[in-house]
Amino acid sequence: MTEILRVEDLKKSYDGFLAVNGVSFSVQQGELKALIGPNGAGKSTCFNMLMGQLKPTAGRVFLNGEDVTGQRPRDIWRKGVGRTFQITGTYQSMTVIENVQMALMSHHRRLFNLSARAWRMYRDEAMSFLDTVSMGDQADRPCSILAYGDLKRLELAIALTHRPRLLLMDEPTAGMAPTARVELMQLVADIVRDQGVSVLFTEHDMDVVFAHAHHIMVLNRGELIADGSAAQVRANPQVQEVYLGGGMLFKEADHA
Ligand SMILES: Nc1ncnc2c1ncn2[C@@H]1O[C@H](COP(=O)(O)OP(=O)(O)OP(=O)(O)O)[C@@H](O)[C@H]1O
Repeated sequence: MTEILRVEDLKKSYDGFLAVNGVSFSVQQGELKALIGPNGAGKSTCFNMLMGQLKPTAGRVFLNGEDVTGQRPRDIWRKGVGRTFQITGTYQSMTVIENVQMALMSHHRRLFNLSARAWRMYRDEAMSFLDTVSMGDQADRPCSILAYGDLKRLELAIALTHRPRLLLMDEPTAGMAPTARVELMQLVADIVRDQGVSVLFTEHDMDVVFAHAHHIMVLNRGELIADGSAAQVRANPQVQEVYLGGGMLFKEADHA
């Protein structure tokens, strides 16, 4: 297996408060890995350090074996790390396919060439990304009228245009209805399987996590208390303690 991401003893202190305290883990190629934990556990802080938005107080981040600790978000993005956010960042005044075409122009470094020829050039390529997320039939609809779940799928297509080797997804299903959540994560799982991309995601919905993640990490008060398969995490007494009363966390996810 090829290791895409390795994190060693990562720490982040906010005015002396250790929000992330000595976190180490790795993500392999083609792995769909979840980072879970109660509110304030340090998940966003971790993500922001991986993507370069925050500089770690200590520790190292390696991408494909290269030390990228403290590098700028744009440099990390260029090295093949994509990110989706809790709030979608599409251009509402444009159509679905135009949003993907804009992302492709940026990927091909032609953002300022908005000629009719450039738009035509990327239309077929954009359509193939829309097909990947089953949005081909909505290509010419304005984004402003899309359902929230469709916007999330579009955002995923946009992230894929950059052909990331690692995709960081911050609560990808936040704000979605339960059925739509499972559908979106099934789509992500299919993309991981078909394209060999690695995905690291944070998520509060345990059904989504236990149904789809290959491996699960649990963060509590800045420390990683578990990193393993669903069965290993489910059986971990410390994890059960954190999520109060054991059964609560896993009751609905026992089918996983
Ligand atoms: N800019 C900041 N300055 C000071 N403290 C911060 C800052 N950002 C986060 N924290 C604190 O660091 C801790 C970890 O926060 P973080 O947002 O990383 O947690 P989280 O696991 O992502 O939480 P949630 O699930 O609620 O999004 C929290 O106690 C939070 O209050």
